[in-house]
Amino acid sequence: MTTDDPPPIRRLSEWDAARLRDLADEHGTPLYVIDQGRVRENVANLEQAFHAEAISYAVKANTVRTTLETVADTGLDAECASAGEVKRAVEAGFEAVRYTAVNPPAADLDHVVSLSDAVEDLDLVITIGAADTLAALEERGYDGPLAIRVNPGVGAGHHAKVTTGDAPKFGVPFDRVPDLASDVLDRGFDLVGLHAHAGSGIHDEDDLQAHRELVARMGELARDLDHDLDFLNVGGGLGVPYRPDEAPLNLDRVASATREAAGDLDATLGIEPGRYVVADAGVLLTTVNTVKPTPETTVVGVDAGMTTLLRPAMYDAYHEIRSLAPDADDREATAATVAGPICETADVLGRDRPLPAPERGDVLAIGNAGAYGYEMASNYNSRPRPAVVSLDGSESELAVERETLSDLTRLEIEQ
Ligand SMILES: Cc1ncc(COP(=O)(O)O)c(C=O)c1O
Ligand SMILES: N[C@@H](CCCC[NH3+])C(=O)O
Repeated sequence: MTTDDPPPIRRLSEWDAARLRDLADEHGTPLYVIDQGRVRENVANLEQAFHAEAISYAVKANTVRTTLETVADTGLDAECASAGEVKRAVEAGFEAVRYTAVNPPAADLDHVVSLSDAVEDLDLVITIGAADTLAALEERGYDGPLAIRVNPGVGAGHHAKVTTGDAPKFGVPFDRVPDLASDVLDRGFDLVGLHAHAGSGIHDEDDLQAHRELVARMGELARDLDHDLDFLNVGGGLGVPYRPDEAPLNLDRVASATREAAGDLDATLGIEPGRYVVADAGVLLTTVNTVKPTPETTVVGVDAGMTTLLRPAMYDAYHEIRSLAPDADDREATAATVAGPICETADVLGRDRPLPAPERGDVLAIGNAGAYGYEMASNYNSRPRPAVVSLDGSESELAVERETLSDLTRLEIEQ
């Protein structure tokens, strides 16, 4: 790395507190902020390390239109998991889209197949994860390129709930792939690739070992197949450090290990990271509503909760929390449990965090919120979803409006 290279990770402490406070004042909270400059830097870091590989952005990590446009402008392809994601990716300007069909609903297949006809020059590949999706595609007259998602029997990830490569739900069992490949070809489809994904949040040595194993198996499978492929995609999953004491991944090392494990290939090796592109480009701003000393801890009640950022409740995920109070440095550290406004015990964003003595009205920033943050927000407890602001250099603009109470009942039919 040279001194001009973008840093491998942006820490929460590096965000400009005064600017974030101003955004919270202007737009209210809870508020997601996503910095497009950092998204570009993350893409640049990936491209530098994986210089010989094809990189797709797994759009599920952040589908806010401005973010998609930023990534599309860098020239990456889009990896999509639903018709909605394909629609967003096409509208944002991605020219190459891979649709990874996971138990695809009929309506999704209808939509994606119709887009493949309707959008001129769309470079679309449909990746099937079950043999009978072939029949479903034939019924719809699809005759474009296909890839097979493989279940390689080896997975990794930050939590069992996001470990994918060994979950029967995903992909065609490894041993059945050669037969399915023959079937695909016999039926006249153009088989262009193989795909597998270990899981999300690959970060420690065990995860990396599993990733290498997956890549090695896939490399062998591709070589053994009696057919030339355009690509072998070995998935996303590159992790980022969520705790301040965690080191960032050494991307160069991961890239060369990936290349080495794949072995000699005629096909292009591909990866499809989501989290790595957007995680540290986003923060979530929230306001302190109540401060309640209890015998165990000080409970700091905030206006963001599991409906705003689900990851702590769903995966016990750690997100750094920082006070943006202007006088934070003068306040005494207090062990705080930051809890949201949802009627669920799991609605806690951080436990026993040493925060500068919180006060009602303080704005807190929650780090690494750019990936799977806004995307997983919900309306549970009839909470409107938050707004999203996009930053680019010194500019900022509202990217997604805050939902209102009226939005909550907008689709209901009066009886
Ligand atoms: C098929 C597939 N590709 C890519 C990704 C992106 O994963 P990550 O955001 O961890 O890079 C996922 C999510 O786990 C996925 O399911
Ligand atoms: N939503 C998960 C990542 C899973 C990605 C989808 N396969 C997370 O926040 O960590």
